[in-house]
Amino acid sequence: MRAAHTEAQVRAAEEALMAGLPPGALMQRAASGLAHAVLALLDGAYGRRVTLLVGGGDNGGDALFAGALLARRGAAVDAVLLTESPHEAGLAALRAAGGRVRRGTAAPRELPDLVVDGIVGIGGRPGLRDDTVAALEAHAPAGSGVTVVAVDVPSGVEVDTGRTPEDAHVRADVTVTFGTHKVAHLVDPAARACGVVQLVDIGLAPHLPAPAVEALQAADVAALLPRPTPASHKYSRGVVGVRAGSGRYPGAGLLAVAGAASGLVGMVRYVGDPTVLDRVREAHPEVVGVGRVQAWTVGSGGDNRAGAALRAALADEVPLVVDAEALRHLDAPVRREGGEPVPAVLTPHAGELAALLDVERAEVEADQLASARRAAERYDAVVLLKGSHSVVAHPDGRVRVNTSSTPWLATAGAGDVLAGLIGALLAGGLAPYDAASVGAWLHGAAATYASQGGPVVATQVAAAIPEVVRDLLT
Ligand SMILES: NC(=O)C1=CN([C@@H]2O[C@H](COP(=O)(O)OP(=O)(O)OC[C@H]3O[C@@H](n4cnc5c(N)ncnc54)[C@H](O)[C@@H]3O)[C@@H](O)[C@H]2O)[C@@H](O)CC1
Ligand SMILES: [K+]
Repeated sequence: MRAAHTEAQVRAAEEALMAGLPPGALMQRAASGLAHAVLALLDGAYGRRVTLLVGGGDNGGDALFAGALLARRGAAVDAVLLTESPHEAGLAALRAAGGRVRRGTAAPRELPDLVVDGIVGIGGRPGLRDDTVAALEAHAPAGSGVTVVAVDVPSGVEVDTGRTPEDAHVRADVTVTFGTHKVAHLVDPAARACGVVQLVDIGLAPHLPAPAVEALQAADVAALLPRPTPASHKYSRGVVGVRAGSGRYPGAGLLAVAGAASGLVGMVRYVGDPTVLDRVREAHPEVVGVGRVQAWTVGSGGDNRAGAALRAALADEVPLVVDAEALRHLDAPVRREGGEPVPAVLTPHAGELAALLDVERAEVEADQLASARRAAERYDAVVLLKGSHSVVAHPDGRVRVNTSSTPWLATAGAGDVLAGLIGALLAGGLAPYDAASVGAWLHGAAATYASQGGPVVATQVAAAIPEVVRDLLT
């Protein structure tokens, strides 16, 4: 499991760890990890040019000590001070190692190979001062190819929320973080500013509490997957029902069925538009009609009958996935007619979540973590906000973020496949929170697998799910 913690959690853990260590030991661990990451990126030190952008806190201290190490290895290291009070010991170390120090935002005669963003870390407020933006543009102009390495977090993003309320923030190629991931490394839009995140172990783990946000890794997904035993039969493995597609969007019905029929449960039923049913039977001869199910997927590609489909599914009192058109007919909290709660996974994109919360879409996109949490609480359901890093929020406040995907997955019909897949995982016995996060992981991994770095369509994503599951289990 990849764990991400808040600033306060990190500071408390750091305090507990530091109590048993000599002063400055943690910063040395951080700086050494940072310097080694930079050496790997530069494939050596000798003759390489590195510029440090240095703010006034310990983040700048990390950069200065790492710069000293790089200078001792033979790199030409320049520190640009963006503060009146840089970390004193770090500055002395850099000077002693032969590093140069300057102030101001003047462009260098020659661009460096790599810029280290030691402007602010977890103590930073969102946004960057104008002089800082100017220094950044002078040393790593957009499109210049200068590698930008953020220390701990890209300066200017909001660490605990993943928001980037000010447009001014660092856009890193690599972020080297310490002790644990921070929320901003997982949650968009800040996560997009991090580039590749590398974690340096500084011994913090024993002191960390339960994470604020986590991200499933392959081994976690493998451990959660429902799988058959020699005693299994098609009914005991779970039966998932799909009420999706319409005369207007028949393809969505087919794709939701394709996601559900990826072999993770014993049987798939399709209930819905007769013209869609004929096409489902042709494409998936193993799919059957009306009968008992252990979970429903409702709404993908639905029309004005989605409300009736949702009520029918809720009446069965089995867990369900509420997608697309059916989201428009939800009451908060999710209940069957007559009042009993039904375990549910809602799978909105940002626009649909905005409608669920009566806010603007832009607000959801800017504050994905809080929006998903708010909807989960309001609807008393697991909410999966779809995006490049989908957010899965539990009504009790827990959050998982999915990082297995590829931008190529932003394609028509992908959401229908996901809804069907999560329905199957619910029918296979997973709790809604696990079904949603495992489904998001498999879906993203299937897209990555099918894409191989190139274009992909929803049908291929569904077809790749069994391959991904096989890889996980063998
Ligand atoms: N907490 C930990 O466990 C560890 C922390 N370390 C480093 O220490 C960092 C935290 O250091 P600090 O608490 O000193 O805080 P930071 O270095 O993150 O920033 C605080 C300083 O920046 C100023 N500042 C805040 N927002 C700003 C903005 N938008 N523009 C310009 N200046 C701004 C503040 O006035 C303050 O002087 C971590 O991110 C990490 O890099 C590491 O050395 C080792 C372990
Ligand atoms: K930084």
